[in-house]
Amino acid sequence: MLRVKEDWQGLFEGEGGIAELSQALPTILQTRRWFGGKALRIAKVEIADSIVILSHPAVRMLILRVIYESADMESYTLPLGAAFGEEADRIRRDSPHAVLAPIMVRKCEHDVPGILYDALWNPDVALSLLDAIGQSSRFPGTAGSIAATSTNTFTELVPSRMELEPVLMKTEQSNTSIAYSGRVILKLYRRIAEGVNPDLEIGRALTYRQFPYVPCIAGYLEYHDRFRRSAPLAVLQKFVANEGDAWKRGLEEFERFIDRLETAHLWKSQPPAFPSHPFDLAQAPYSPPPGHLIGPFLESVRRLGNRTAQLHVALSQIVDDPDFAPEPLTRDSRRRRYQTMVENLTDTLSLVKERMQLLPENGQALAEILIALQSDLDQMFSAFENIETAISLIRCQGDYHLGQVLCVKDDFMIIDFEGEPAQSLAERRMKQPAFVDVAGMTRSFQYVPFVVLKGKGAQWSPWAAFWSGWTSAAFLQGYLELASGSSFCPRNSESARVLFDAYLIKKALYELRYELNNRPDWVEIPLHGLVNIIRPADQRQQPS
Ligand SMILES: Nc1ncnc2c1ncn2[C@@H]1O[C@H](COP(=O)(O)OP(=O)(O)O)[C@@H](O)[C@H]1O
Ligand SMILES: O=P(O)(O)O[C@H]1O[C@H](CO)[C@@H](O[C@H]2O[C@H](CO)[C@@H](O)[C@H](O)[C@H]2O)[C@H](O)[C@H]1O
Repeated sequence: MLRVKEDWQGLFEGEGGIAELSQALPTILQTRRWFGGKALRIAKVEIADSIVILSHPAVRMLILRVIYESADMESYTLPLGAAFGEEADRIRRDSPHAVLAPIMVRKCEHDVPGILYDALWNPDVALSLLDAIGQSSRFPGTAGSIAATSTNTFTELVPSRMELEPVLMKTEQSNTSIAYSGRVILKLYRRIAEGVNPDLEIGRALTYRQFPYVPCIAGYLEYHDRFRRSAPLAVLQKFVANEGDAWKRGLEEFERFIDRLETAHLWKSQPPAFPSHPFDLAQAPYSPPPGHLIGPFLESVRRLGNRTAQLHVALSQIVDDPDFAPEPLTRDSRRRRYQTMVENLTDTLSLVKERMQLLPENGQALAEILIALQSDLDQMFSAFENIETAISLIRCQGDYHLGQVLCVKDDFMIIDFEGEPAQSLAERRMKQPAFVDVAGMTRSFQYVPFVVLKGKGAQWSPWAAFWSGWTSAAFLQGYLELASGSSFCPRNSESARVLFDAYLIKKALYELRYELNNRPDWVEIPLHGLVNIIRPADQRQQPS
């Protein structure tokens, strides 16, 4: 229980108050979905800045510096408010996730109990942040300040005096978003870092060029420290009315696929043979049976391939900005990338060995197979190092999967350009082979059937590989239809395949680390994926 005299604002005044709050912060952070350091030991949490973003009632944006015992320091944002009496009861009842900690304020010889809460749940705070962006306001803090900026599209999206109702999005993930009456959406970055955030950077570049398949940016908030170094805090975008993300759609589509197979009494039989590599499959017509069994989703996925190619074309055309202008994939950059790939492979296999006993039985069997395949994986990376192809590297989405795409009628909008959360800002802003996104999405088509079958407690089925194979092929077909001939797309089909395979393995290794650290029950998904990239024939058999 935090204790303070007279006013909860005493937590920010004098050493006593600040020490009291700092001590409570590690426990508070551990309970937050968005806190990325749960597996690490926190040495201490410092309040680097506290900025009043609303005066009545007082609400502060805290900039927290989390210092770990054996990992690099991280910074997080925490909008902090306090509530007492009925207001505290209402927050406890209606928004229990917002409650951070109990607090006791000693006033005129009486103890007044209350709560500290995440003030993003307070509609007044949400509206004041939106107003601040509209007015390009500045909030001074104890060490730095927050600067709000609007873009040309702000007035079009948020006409003045319009009554907007802020609603915190329930799908809280790495960040926290507030939707305003279906017009705009504000995403507050929880983990912040000094420098350029690719989400904002790419969003702004594509807004300026009016790219139609990415929501346009209406404004943003940045934190400036005392040395004028800045870190993006939030981005305001056009709210895209959607039917959910493509991940949800993929799960529903696979359920439908099972229903069709069961109705036709095919589920227990073997699927028709099909080429195992998506590049071979992408050459084949998907008329019956795949088109018939997977249904119109194949056409949708093909369109997603088109949109992905259009995104890459748009990004590759930003030649007047050195941070975007395409660069050749040289021998040196292939060598550097190869080295990183091999380091990732070694680190991932060490982590697998370390956690082996914690894996489910099936996961352990797959992990043993994978460990034995280390030199095959290395060979595929080495083939990438030696490819003879003149492609350019471009800025990419970077962490592309079905959850990063919103379904809009029968089309798609691409969101979230933050890149892989485990990478540094510099790594996430690097130019890459465009196939990094193609491989990322391909992996998502493997996740879908696994997750559905797992949810049903059902056995893995060769029909899962059939669905993943054909959806990946339709996506690739749509992609190549519009990307072939571009500077970022290999002309030679053998080079294309080598590049794709190397990035598919790289992504699956990243997923293996991600699942080991976040969802150990799901490790068999990337494990199975990796084993099958090397031994594709296994795709039609039950994983051992
Ligand atoms: N422009 C938008 N319009 C409508 N909903 C959006 C928009 N951007 C994000 N969302 C919703 O917010 C969710 C999380 O968005 P995302 O940018 O991926 O955040 P995070 O970085 O927290 O994963 C999306 O799955 C979607 O439901
Ligand atoms: O939080 P982000 O969207 O930035 O991405 C991280 O979390 C994703 C999971 O939510 C993770 O994606 C992996 O799981 C998905 C299914 O939940 C699957 O569709 C993706 O293909 C798979 O990579 C992503 O890797 C991670 O960076």
